[in-house]
Amino acid sequence: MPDSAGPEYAFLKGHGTENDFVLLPDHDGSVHGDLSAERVRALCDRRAGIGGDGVLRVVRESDLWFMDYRNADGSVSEMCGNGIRVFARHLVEEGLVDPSQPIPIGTRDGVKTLLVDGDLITADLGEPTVLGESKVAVPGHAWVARHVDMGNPHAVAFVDSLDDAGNLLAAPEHDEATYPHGVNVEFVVRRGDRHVAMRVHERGSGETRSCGTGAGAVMVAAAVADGALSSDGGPPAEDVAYRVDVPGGTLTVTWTAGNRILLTGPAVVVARGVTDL
Ligand SMILES: N[C@@H](CCC[C@H](N)C(=O)O)C(=O)O
Repeated sequence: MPDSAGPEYAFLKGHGTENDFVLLPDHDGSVHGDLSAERVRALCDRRAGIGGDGVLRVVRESDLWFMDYRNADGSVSEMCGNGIRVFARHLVEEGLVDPSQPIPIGTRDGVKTLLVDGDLITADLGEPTVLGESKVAVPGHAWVARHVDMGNPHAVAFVDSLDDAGNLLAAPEHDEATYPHGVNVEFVVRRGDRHVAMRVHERGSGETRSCGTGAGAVMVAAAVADGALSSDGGPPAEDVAYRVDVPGGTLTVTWTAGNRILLTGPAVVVARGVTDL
């Protein structure tokens, strides 16, 4: 234990396809209610802290669990598709929810419903919004990218090679007018029929090994390009599923005829402890 006079807090560490998070149980909001950007950055620091792409504060609000999500730089986002699946795994392991039933979890993008099936957890990310195109660029390369809103903003660029995105240390250039609050940028290649692979630069976290809402946005952009929409431009006439490979594993994204995006993949908690960070 650190030799510190400061208070100590329980934490957990988990990931979904290696998109990793520090979880902070704070059921009544009394422990971390003042969670500052500085503390989030300290917790997510991979050398001086616990390390993570983001923080999930676990709060009970009225009759609902609420995921208070923060990016590694301390900024707030509306939603996190992998984070909410890890959040559900934590609730199940602590006996706080019944895994045989749909699990509702509140987010800044409304209530999402999770289903647990053994190692796999599916998050209903809700309805996608397919918008226009604008340019994204990294040093030496520029592409037209599709704007897909998954509750949070995404720009999806189809590229010849995932290597063309470079080291992704810096945020790709993007259209500030289209994305006034920043954007998550996905780079995609085709791997086969209804099978793609992606890399991502996440707003507020840098390059991550996976992004659940990003996988959803990529699937939507690919399905639109593949002509999977119904003839009136609405959702697919029947459910369509894509395999989305990410550096940290594989996700399955289904666009239902009811216009819902379902994100399925593994989600695990790998450590529990206390910290004075
Ligand atoms: N990793 C997440 C997305 C986290 C939020 C994102 N960086 C943003 O700022 O919108 C996911 O799995 O969806």
